[in-house]
Amino acid sequence: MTNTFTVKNPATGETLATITRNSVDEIEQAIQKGHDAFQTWKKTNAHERARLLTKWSNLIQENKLAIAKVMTEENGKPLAESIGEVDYATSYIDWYAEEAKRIYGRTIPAHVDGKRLMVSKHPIGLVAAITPWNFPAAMMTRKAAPALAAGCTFIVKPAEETPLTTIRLTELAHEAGIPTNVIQCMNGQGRVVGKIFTESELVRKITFTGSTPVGKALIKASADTVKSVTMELGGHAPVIVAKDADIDMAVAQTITTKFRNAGQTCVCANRVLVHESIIDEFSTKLAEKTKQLVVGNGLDENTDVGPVINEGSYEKIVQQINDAVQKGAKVLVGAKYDVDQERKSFFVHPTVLANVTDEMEIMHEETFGPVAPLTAFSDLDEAIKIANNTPYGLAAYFFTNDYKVGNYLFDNLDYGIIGWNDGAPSAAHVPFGGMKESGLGREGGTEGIEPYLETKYLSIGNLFE
Ligand SMILES: NC(=O)c1ccc[n+]([C@@H]2O[C@H](COP(=O)([O-])OP(=O)(O)OC[C@H]3O[C@@H](n4cnc5c(N)ncnc54)[C@H](O)[C@@H]3O)[C@@H](O)[C@H]2O)c1
Ligand SMILES: N[C@@H](CC=O)C(=O)O
Repeated sequence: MTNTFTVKNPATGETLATITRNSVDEIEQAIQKGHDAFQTWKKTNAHERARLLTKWSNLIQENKLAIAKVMTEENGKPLAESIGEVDYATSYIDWYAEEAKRIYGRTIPAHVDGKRLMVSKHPIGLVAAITPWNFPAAMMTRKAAPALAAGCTFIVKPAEETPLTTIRLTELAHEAGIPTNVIQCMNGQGRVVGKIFTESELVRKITFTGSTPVGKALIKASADTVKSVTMELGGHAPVIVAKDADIDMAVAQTITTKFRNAGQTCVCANRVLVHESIIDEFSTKLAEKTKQLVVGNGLDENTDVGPVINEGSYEKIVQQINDAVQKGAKVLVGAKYDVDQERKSFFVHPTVLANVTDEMEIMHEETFGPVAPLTAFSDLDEAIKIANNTPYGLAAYFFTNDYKVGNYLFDNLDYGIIGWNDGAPSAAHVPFGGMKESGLGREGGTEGIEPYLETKYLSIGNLFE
């Protein structure tokens, strides 16, 4: 294996940078340094950690446009989305800078005289993070901010497709005054770095965002050292449009959740289930709006949808579209591709498929591309059954103005994140995470700092004579 890799612009094929993979020795040394730094960092007071995190956030904001440009170049997403992601990324730092000051313990009324029972929270230790290419800034800060706020030290390995954003965020953390061994970035192949992280006894927690198969492998590999794990994995989000829904709003929100980042979002709509009485109107309107989306280089101001990340991703999307069409789906818009095999750039035009049925692959596999498959349902229980018929349980959406229908859907959908008349439920101050094979644990909100804390219980006895 060569010890360098190139970072390419998926819109143009241009080489943006050549990065040296860290050697096994360097990664092991980074782990040792992170472990040593933990002995000091854990003793810093919460207000000092909050101050440093706030400074980091401010520095990122000062460099927002430059960071967003790098993100668009390495990931392909439209510049406006990259700017939005930088804001989203700093919102996690801001939130956890505050939460650092609210890591409370408690006292418990004793069951016998002369005892005092106390619970306190302590940082778990050195945390190793592995992050994906689709949100290179926010998926890093959603992990780093609560870890540092809790008093943990942190090493991140970004995806090889998009390391530049993460490297820059790490530099800015150091510029803000967070010690260099408290937050480190190591580059390398996932399999190689993952093995070193999981085998190390000094790493006390693995936090991963990425695909379900890799997440499962990391959970297994973490067992030998009984590490804490947080897993943010794949999704297969259903959208349910009830018969009473505001159709225009449902169409607009479906476009938001389906096509941002060219459909490469873990919470993207993957299956659009529409009541049979309104499916014709909904499909026509969705296809019309989808046709208006502009496909192109994310740095062009007019672009709504950029390239997909690489050839493997492109092939998977085309395969799902072809499989659906062969089995009887109708293309309402899209199924068009701009491909440059020489430069290795792959654009998939936003696609809407009608008459999609359960035997089609797209109904069972995460697409991670700009394809909206439409299926009709006749009653709510049928929609719930289709929606829950997947090993995934990350995000689900529904559209209804009937409070009884809404509450029934909320109660019966097996998903960790639910948007009711809302295609964009994510925020720093709410819990984000999935059920079933979409993950373990939550990030964001008050829940998101807990995985970085150990609970210690103290029983003081014989207080009275
Ligand atoms: N639930 C969430 O919060 C969330 C958020 C974003 C993305 N995702 C999921 O991530 C996937 C897309 O991202 P991806 O293609 O980068 O996923 P991926 O699993 O291929 O890669 C993610 C990261 O894991 C590393 N990796 C790859 N193989 C590894 C191994 N054997 N051991 C250790 N690390 C390894 C990669 O280098 C990368 O840094 C989708 O399934 C998507 O749904 C989930
Ligand atoms: N963009 C997602 C993360 C997964 O892709 C979010 O809403 O946080």
